[in-house]
Amino acid sequence: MVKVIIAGAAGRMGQRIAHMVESHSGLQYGAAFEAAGHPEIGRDAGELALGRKNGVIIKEGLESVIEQGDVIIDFTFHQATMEFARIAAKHNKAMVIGTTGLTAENLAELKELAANFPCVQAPNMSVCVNVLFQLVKKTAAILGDDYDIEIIEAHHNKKKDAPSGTALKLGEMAAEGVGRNLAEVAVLERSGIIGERKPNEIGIQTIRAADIVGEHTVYFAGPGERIELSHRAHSRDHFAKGAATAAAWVADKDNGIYSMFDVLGLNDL
Ligand SMILES: NC(=O)C1=CN([C@@H]2O[C@H](COP(=O)(O)OP(=O)(O)OC[C@H]3O[C@@H](n4cnc5c(N)ncnc54)[C@H](O)[C@@H]3O)[C@@H](O)[C@H]2O)C=CC1
Ligand SMILES: O=C(O)C1=N[C@H](C(=O)O)C[C@H](O)C1
Repeated sequence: MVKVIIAGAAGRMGQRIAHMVESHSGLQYGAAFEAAGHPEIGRDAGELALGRKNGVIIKEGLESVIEQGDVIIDFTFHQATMEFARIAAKHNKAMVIGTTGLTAENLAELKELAANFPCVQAPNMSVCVNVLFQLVKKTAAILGDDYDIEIIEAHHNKKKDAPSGTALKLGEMAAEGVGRNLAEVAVLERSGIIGERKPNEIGIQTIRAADIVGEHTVYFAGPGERIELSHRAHSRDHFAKGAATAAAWVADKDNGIYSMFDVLGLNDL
């Protein structure tokens, strides 16, 4: 049985991950922790997330629970994620990182740290979104340079990072498909007299509203017609289920960074 430590156990994702860990036959909810000063510290994590006590008390900070589990599942905030990765590297504990908003510097440091622990890191853990990533790359490669690529994402009004990690990954997959570097062609905002759209731009636009769980659409627009590839999340459960699947998968892997393509066997689509 793989014991899981849930970071940010009182958060929107932390609570749904608790359900998916409890219902996974290979996983056990080992420990839970929150940020210093969080009001749920000291509460039974099962009572909070599952509607029944499970004896896992929410503690303060990762160091206080690090020996109580085999895999840390992290859906928190990018600066916190990096702290946890440094601790995981010191203790050789596996990690599943779903937190988005990691900077290029964060990702470079994470890659170095992961020489000391196995780590699945992905901006979206849903099966359908990972299939969509591959479809977008294929569609871009088939249609080529004659089609304008634009991405729109919509999320709830509590989300802190923009554009979403998923939208950026969709942009990277589309860019790969047409042989471009997203960092060179991404346009993340448009306002004023900006002139005509450059043919190689990949636009990514953001909506934040109410309780939208997560929606992404990629446009491939040519003269007189377009394809729209969309994913709409109906709940957070498919992200949480993916995180539980990744935790069971990564527990016995060699050190290094893995993606959800590795977990789901989607590398060769
Ligand atoms: N990869 C994926 O499939 C998905 C990724 N996400 C990402 O997960 C992250 C969290 O999203 P939500 O659950 O909606 O946010 P949230 O704000 O509801 O939960 C985050 C939790 O982390 C806790 N936290 C923050 N700093 C901490 C620290 N230093 N130590 C311990 N706990 C800490 C907060 O107190 C909070 O309870 C975001 O980056 C979001 O984009 C969200 C859904 C799916
Ligand atoms: O913050 C969220 O809620 C989500 N974040 C992820 C992202 O930034 O891509 C994934 C999902 O869309 C929900």
